[in-house]
Amino acid sequence: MTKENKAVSHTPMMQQYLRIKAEHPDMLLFYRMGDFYELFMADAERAAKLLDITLTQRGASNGNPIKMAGVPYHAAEQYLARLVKMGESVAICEQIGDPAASKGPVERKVVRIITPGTVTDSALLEEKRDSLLLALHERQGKLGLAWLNLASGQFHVCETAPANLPAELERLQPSEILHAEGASLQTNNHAALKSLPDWHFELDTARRALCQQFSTLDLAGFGCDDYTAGLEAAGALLGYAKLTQGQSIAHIRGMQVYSAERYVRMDASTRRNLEITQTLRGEPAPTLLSLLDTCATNMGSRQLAHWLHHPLRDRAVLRARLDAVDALLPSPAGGRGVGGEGYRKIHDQLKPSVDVERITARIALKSARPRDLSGLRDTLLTLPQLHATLASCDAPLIQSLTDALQADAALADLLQKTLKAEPSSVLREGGVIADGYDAELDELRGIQTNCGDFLIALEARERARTGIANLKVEYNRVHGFYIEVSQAQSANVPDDYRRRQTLKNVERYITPELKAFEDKALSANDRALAREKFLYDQLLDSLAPFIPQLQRIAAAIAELDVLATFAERAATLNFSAPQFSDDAQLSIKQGRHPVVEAQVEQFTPNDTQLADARRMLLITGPNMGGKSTYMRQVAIIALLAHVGSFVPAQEAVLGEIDQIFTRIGASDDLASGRSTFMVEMTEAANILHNATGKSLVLVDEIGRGTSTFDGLALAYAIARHLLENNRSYTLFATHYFELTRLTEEFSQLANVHLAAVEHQHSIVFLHSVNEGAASQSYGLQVAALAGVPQSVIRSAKKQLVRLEQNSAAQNPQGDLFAAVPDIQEPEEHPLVAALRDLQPDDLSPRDALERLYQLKKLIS
Ligand SMILES: Nc1ncnc2c1ncn2[C@@H]1O[C@H](COP(=O)(O)OP(=O)(O)OP(=O)(O)O)[C@@H](O)[C@H]1O
Repeated sequence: MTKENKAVSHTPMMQQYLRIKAEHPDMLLFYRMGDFYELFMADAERAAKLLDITLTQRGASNGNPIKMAGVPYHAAEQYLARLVKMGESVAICEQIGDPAASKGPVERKVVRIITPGTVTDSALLEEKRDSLLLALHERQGKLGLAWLNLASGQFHVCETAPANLPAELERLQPSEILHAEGASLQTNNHAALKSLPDWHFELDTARRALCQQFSTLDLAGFGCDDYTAGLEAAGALLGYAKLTQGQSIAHIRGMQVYSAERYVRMDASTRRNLEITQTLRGEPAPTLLSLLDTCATNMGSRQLAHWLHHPLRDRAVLRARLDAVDALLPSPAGGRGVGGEGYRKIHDQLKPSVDVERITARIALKSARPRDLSGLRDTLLTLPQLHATLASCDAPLIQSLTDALQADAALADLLQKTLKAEPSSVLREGGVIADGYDAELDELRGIQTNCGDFLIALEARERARTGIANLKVEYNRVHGFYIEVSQAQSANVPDDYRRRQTLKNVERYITPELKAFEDKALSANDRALAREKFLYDQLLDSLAPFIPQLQRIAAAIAELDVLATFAERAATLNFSAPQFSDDAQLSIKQGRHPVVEAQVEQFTPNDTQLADARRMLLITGPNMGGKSTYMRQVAIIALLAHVGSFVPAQEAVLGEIDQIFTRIGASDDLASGRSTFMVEMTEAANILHNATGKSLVLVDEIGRGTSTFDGLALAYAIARHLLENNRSYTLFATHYFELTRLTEEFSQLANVHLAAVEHQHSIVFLHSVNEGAASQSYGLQVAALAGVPQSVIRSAKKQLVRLEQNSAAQNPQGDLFAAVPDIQEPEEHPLVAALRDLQPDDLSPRDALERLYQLKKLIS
């Protein structure tokens, strides 16, 4: 034990602190002292650094000065929000004893623990992003995952192969990860990692805890009774979540098994490369989500992000979504729509909605604030209007959402009659419970309201009794009620006046009558506040049975919002409904990449034709020609179709797709110590092992991370393997022109190229995809465009001619490269080169003179 922790010779308060701190060694302890939360010792140093707050010292305990840092309790939320964002956990320790009645330090207790994955306070959560807690456990070659969204109550479990962990982390983007001690875990994710002792992951305990939480006899109803690793993870997760809340978590009523087969699978690099919710640099825009998210509510925004990461394979669900989107457009293709710009009406009506999902969780956790509940009431009252808007629509999904948006009359009624129209924001200030709801509260409030009348009457009476015309009856927080008389008049006060306070020009008095009134008024105020708190807690209890209903309403609002958003985006960005086909095909007319389109002045749409007899497109063309954009646009169209959105194309007909793979771009995976080439090959291996005839595979410039011949050989072999074995829908972009000859061997391969033309020694990209291989690479022209110095470009041109002549000499089939442009430039005189590099504007007169001498020397 260190000197610091030896409690014996500490002050009683420090002994209490150290005892509580010992129970929460791995988190910051916010220790309440009056109006501050204080942190001590190592916690203080850490918090001072993280929050940039002052580190001070306080007296000494056990012979050492105590380091200390504090934050005011009323501003604690902003500090907590910052800490949680940095991945820290905080234990909040409150004074629960009465300071007046305590001998020694007031009794204190940790009332809740805030961790990145278990926050539910609105001030600490990102509005448009789910915050997930994930638990992992591996057993006998199986990886169990359980994840919980405490702010909504959704709880999932699954078992998978350990190799799928990176993909799962990329899909879930958890805020916090729990794992067993000693388990090695590599994540690129920004999640906070928390290790728990092994016994937290015990199977029997897990089963018992889960059954108790869901009030069931076994877990068969959830379809995971035969799970092991998954249940162990779920049990550890539930225990941790309960511990942090310091109470039951009633809104978690069940657990869903996540079955990967329901979704179009995407591995970790695909999710990153398609820039679905994050750019490759980790920023939130421009991404597919940032382009699409015009949702009216935060619930909708979160649902949309979820859908984009969970493309479905079930076409019935997708068709239902597409029909619903269609019905919200001005002229629906099928059936009756909402009429006019249906999506706009829905968004307008949803906009004032509060976050029903998160408020419901806070009701369950008994932490809902008065304005949460009044907001909920107001939102419930708007539902009938929404019903009226949706009534005429015959899309089945819209109809079922309309039904789900039905709130029990008793629920709105309860909130309406209990709460004031505009309750104050904090319960402790009172003014939350409606007048007329509770007789006792009304009476206590009556005393306070009548207070004013009583004081006016008393003042009039005392003036008459004493004959002092400027006598005043007043109140302040420190001294309570008093009668104020000027010094000059103080000799004339009656005998029953007792002096309360003397100021420079006035004397303040109290009388027995006023004292009696004061006692009654002040206690009425305290009693009214206590009564309001009691009634409010009672309201939270009465709302508990409505939690399932509120969760249903929240889910329906979120889904309706996303469907309206799909319709709005389709109308604004000119998207069209995709069609699904049973034939093996991906056939896109005039497809676009929606995010790039939003950034360029004029986007060139392109067709894509893949089918059983045309499985692979080998894409060539200059750098910057648009190859990556073209490949990604195909994947994004496929992804959008599988979340039920319209797509950026004139027409898209898609056969069944089970997975989307991408091998695009080069990046070092420094975290796990893998070089660019290693990352590239690992991703390629994953594709070759797992891609099927129903998979969409994008491969961009494979092999460029190694020597030319190795790279070419690998690219060739990988393309062959994809054609012969995987038979996936493949878009294969390459700079190796040799590969274009694969068409001679494989009829399922087609060459296409991105067109560009040379114009006055420069290059113009046309961005259109044409059949056939590119005739030129234009690498040097692109380098020139990028600002590589002319001298280097010229040197490269010479080198290129030499290389091409050599290769033509060695390899008679060198004609795969197009005719070399005529670059037989005469040898340049050094004087010309020196003059070209001269920048007259950068020269001082003196330098200029010196250069002139140098130039002259070059002639001789
Ligand atoms: N269809 C298009 N219409 C208009 N502009 C486009 C189109 N496709 C691409 N672009 C523009 O060209 C730029 C380069 O595209 P992209 O990155 O796809 O080229 P690339 O051929 O993959 O290049 P590299 O081989 O260097 O990776 C894009 O950032 C975009 O501005």
